Amino acid sequence: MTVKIKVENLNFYYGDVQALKNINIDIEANKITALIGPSGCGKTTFLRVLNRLCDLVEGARVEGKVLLDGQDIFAPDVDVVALRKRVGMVFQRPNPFPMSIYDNVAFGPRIHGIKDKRRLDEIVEASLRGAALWDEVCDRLHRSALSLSGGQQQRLCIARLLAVEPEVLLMDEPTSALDPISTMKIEELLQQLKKRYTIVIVTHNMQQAARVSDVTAFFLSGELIEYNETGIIFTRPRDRRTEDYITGRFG
Ligand SMILES: Nc1ncnc2c1ncn2[C@@H]1O[C@H](COP(=O)(O)OP(=O)(O)OP(=O)(O)O)[C@@H](O)[C@H]1O
Repeated sequence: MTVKIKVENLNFYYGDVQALKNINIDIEANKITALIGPSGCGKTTFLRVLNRLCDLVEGARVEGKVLLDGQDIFAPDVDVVALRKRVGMVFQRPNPFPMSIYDNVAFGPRIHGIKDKRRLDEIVEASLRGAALWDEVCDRLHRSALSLSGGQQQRLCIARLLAVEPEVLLMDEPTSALDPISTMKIEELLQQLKKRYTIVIVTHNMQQAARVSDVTAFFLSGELIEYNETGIIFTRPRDRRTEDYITGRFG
């Protein structure tokens, strides 16, 4: 097993409120790690620490270490823009830019200095193929991204991420705003994507965690109660609180 992200003694505070308490976890490369737990337990906060989106919250404070390929992401010399390119995020609601499908995907590469039209065309096609969207949009790349369905928009957001060649994909309930068929397409896509990327997904849907993930981490009140192979978490959890949560006794 290759550890992509190693989290050591991580504490996170919003002012006086401690949202994460002494978290230790190894996130494996080319696996899907699901974060589960009741509302307010710290899943989103944890996800946002991993690419330092949490830096944007005033009064927030982090202690401990997050090592990406062994390098501390909170070290003073870290380039946060470069970090967020390597560790990209997909949000709950699809958030395409109000521009064409093509320009959405070309946006990141252009910012990173790629101007050559042929190169951009290649990146746009490869990224849309990678997000399993190419066949549905290849004849209308210059139409507005907002003309796509919600599920297509979410795959476009994934294509937009892939275009900047990330290593880790963070997904915060990426299907919660989608219908069942779009959800199934994203879940199938995740199985393709994990061959190339490391994926961490927050989900409120136990069936989804059980279906898509390799490893599941259960959070409660800011603590990581248990993490293990998904099959074990859902059939033989070690902690009573995990069992109570996955069997729907609270949450
Ligand atoms: N910007 C903020 N300022 C202050 N407190 C916050 C902020 N964001 C989150 N919190 C608090 O931190 C704790 C963890 O919140 P977080 O959003 O990470 O939980 P979650 O498990 O993702 O919840 P949900 O499943 O409802 O999205 C909660 O107590 C929440 O109220």
